[in-house]
Amino acid sequence: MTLKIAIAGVAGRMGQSLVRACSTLTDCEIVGGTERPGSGALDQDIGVLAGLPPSDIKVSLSPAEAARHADIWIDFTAPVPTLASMTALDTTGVKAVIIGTTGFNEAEDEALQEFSKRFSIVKAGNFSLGVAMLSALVEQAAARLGDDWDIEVLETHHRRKVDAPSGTALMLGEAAAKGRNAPLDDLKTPPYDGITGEREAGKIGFSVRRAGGVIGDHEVMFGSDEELISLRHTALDRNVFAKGAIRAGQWAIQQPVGFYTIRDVLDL
Ligand SMILES: NC(=O)C1=CN([C@@H]2O[C@H](COP(=O)(O)OP(=O)(O)OC[C@H]3O[C@@H](n4cnc5c(N)ncnc54)[C@H](OP(=O)(O)O)[C@@H]3O)[C@@H](O)[C@H]2O)C=CC1
Ligand SMILES: O=C(O)C1=N[C@H](C(=O)O)C[C@H](O)C1
Repeated sequence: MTLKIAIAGVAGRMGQSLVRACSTLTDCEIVGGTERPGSGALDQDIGVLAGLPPSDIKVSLSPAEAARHADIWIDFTAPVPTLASMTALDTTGVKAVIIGTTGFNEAEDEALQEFSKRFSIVKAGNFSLGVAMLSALVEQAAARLGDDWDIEVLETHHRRKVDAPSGTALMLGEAAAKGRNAPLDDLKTPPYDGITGEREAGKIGFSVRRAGGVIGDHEVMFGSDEELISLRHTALDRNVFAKGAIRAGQWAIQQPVGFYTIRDVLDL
């Protein structure tokens, strides 16, 4: 079956990667895409915008119009437009929504949960297979190593990234917290700055760097008094996120409505 996909923020870095990734697959088709009011990409051909042959599909302002023929909606934009699109999709035939957007606050996350009564939703801070595997390994290491082992999550991204810590860093922090049978909110250290006092045992710390064009680099460090273990993932191409999101869409369309993670998709 050919999966019909509409893409929010189709002219963005991930939007463009998704269009190109889909063009290399035989079982998916882009049927629409949106951009925000005032965007220079509005009404442009989605294929041409991504450096591909014309597709006869124009970038639209309206999620409902872009999704008119879509089975799934893929969204890598920002929290406010992601939530606005989901409201607009209610009257369409869209069955599944794949959310790659990061930086949601608690209230926005709760609002997303509500939409899972209507759609099959997969939300992940990172859609790469490598990070899903890393997250499973981090959970296992955190569970096996006692809380005399400090856990630090380090991330580096390009200078245009607007949220911190990254969605992936938080996903890895959550995996570590799960390994320690506690919610991340209970274990997360405030950002280190000034006279912090000694590090508290059992806590999970985060360090953030922004430089140049780094696509995404994440490391989880486990440290005892006598040794260090580092588990690390480096994304070399945004295509890895795009392929993972499309794969999640192929999986999600076959699931009942509900809220799922990338580890559900990959059975990890
Ligand atoms: N989960 C994962 O695997 C990954 C997640 N991400 C996340 O995805 C998000 C987007 O990242 P990236 O592609 O690099 O960012 P970009 O800024 O390149 O892309 C976002 C696009 O969305 C557009 N947009 C903004 N508002 C609206 C709106 N109301 N309607 C339609 N489009 C809109 C932006 O337009 P404009 O530029 O004009 O504002 C832009 O074209 C971020 O939250 C990032 O952290 C990124 C990579 C992988
Ligand atoms: O903004 C990005 O670029 C990325 N965002 C995601 C995140 O917040 O973790 C995933 C990836 O690392 C790239």
